[in-house]
Amino acid sequence: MQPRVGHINFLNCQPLTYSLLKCGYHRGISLVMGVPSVLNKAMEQGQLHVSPMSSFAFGQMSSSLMMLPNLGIVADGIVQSIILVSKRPIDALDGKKILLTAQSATSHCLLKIIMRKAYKCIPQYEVRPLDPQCILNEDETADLFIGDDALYINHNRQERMYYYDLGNEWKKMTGLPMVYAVWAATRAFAEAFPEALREVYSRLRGGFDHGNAFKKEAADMVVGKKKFSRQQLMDYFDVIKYDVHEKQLTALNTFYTLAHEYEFLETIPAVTIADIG
Ligand SMILES: C=C(O[C@@H]1C=C(C(=O)O)C=C[C@H]1O)C(=O)O
Repeated sequence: MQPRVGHINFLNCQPLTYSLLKCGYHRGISLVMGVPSVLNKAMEQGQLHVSPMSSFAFGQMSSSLMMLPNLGIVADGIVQSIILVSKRPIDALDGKKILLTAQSATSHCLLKIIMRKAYKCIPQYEVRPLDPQCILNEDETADLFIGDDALYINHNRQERMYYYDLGNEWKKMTGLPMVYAVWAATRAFAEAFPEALREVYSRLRGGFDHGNAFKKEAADMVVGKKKFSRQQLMDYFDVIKYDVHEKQLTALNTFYTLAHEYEFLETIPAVTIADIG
């Protein structure tokens, strides 16, 4: 049985992409590439056994999932790739329309929490596929992007627009890092195939460790193919972390607690971490 394993095809996972596609870490697993919202849905529908998931989506479905230990997409402050671009200052967005990228789940909830708690604003939100080449082109006041699109927008700022990095906003508000995504296995898979889960985990954790040790090579794989310089990629690879220890779990719990307080989550999710042995 080849486990079906999701993979986020954003630069935030490039060290793992490098290990999977160039160094043999994919052997024995069937990789399914996608943006976070698509992988979240595939996990919900049982089409994948293991996948990175938006932290928010994991929280919504936690009863049927197990979190893999010490694996997440994390930044302590500025993240560069969760960006709100706005025609007005962030504290002047009450009642205004904000378009949210359809690729995400965590950033939607994160923005709503920040608007409520830090800026006392309740904008109107609409989820849409967004094009980073034509920002703010309808009647909306602000757009929220994630991933490579957000990284592009962050490096190609236009005059007379306001830019907000939500990792920075979260850090100012809570003093904590932000856990954007975690890796999860379906409970059914974890219980029925513990050996296979162990093998997949060692590919993922080992793949990140290997990719982090070869960041230059991981960057070389995409230089010239994406609209970022080598230096921009190397800087970004230093910002994104993949370790989830006590501090990151506390930060995740703070995110879930606030999401529950503002009624974006029905309960504060109970997190079960898979025993990898
Ligand atoms: C830092 C990022 O983390 C991500 C944001 C996610 C979300 O908002 O749901 C999900 C997975 C990650 O790709 C990013 O995409 O820029």
